[in-house]
Amino acid sequence: MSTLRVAVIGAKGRIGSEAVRAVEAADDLELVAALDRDDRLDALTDAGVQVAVDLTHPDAVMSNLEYVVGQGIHAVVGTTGWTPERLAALEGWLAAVPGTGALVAPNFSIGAVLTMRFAQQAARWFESVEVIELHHDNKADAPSGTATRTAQLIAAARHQAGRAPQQDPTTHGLQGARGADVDGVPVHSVRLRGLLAHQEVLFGGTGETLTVRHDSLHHSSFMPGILLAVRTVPTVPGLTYGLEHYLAGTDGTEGI
Ligand SMILES: NC(=O)C1=CN([C@@H]2O[C@H](COP(=O)(O)OP(=O)(O)OC[C@H]3O[C@@H](n4cnc5c(N)ncnc54)[C@H](O)[C@@H]3O)[C@@H](O)[C@H]2O)C=CC1
Ligand SMILES: O=C(O)C1=N[C@H](C(=O)O)C[C@H](O)C1
Repeated sequence: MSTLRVAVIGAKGRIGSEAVRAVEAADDLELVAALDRDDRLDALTDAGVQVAVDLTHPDAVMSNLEYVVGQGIHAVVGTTGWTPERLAALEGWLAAVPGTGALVAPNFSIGAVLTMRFAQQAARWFESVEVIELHHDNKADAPSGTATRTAQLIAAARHQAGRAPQQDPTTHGLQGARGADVDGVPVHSVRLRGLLAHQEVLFGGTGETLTVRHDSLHHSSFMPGILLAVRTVPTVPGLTYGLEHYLAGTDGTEGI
């Protein structure tokens, strides 16, 4: 059986070190490069890498991907900090090297992907919605990539259903008390030692509320999604945004 030659960039980090172990443990994958800060990206081409997994930092990911994609190496990206402009830049790099694929996944855990889907489904039925994301105390970015994507999906579903934008009733208060505004959805970020990655989506209607909650309790929660992505990305040229697009049909069903 031929193995897929894989690199992890950000290999010494919290999720990167877990990804190194997961790739090493997979019979059909071979970890041929494990890079961290100050390592030369040339090591990827020297090692004949076919798929590179980026788990670094929003400040580092774009230059890493420009190199990776430019070399025709497929990319699996968990690093956060994505904006429409960044996605467009990545699409441009991919277009210049036809046949190369990249998956950008705000979250690799199946429960988080389902949370986003459930939130999207519920969005049109409720007047009010707020997102609370809770993470460990070393997280560089806020709101989280998952919360940002969740809010964007909710906002799009509300818009599609013809729902008016939410009105904020606050007339008195402290700056920031109502969270960040992501496409009209308030997103609140908690940073707390002891936590890993958690999210609640709170919906409110007349006389009722609905809460969709997900908890990642260990970095192992992201590994099945990362391994699936590594195996799939060589077969899907161009940019894919969201692991849900790779989940469709993997178990013989229509997917998420
Ligand atoms: N999509 C998902 O499911 C998940 C995404 N993440 C994201 O992954 C990223 C990393 O998270 P953590 O592991 O918690 O951070 P971390 O700070 O523990 O690890 C990041 C690693 O990247 C390294 N690094 C920084 N710049 C680099 C560069 N230019 N080249 C190579 N390595 C570089 C650092 O030295 C560090 O070892 C964050 O953006 C986080 O939000 C984290 C967990 C799940
Ligand atoms: O930094 C983290 O830990 C995580 N980052 C991703 C995000 O910002 O959504 C995914 C998950 O929440 C863990």
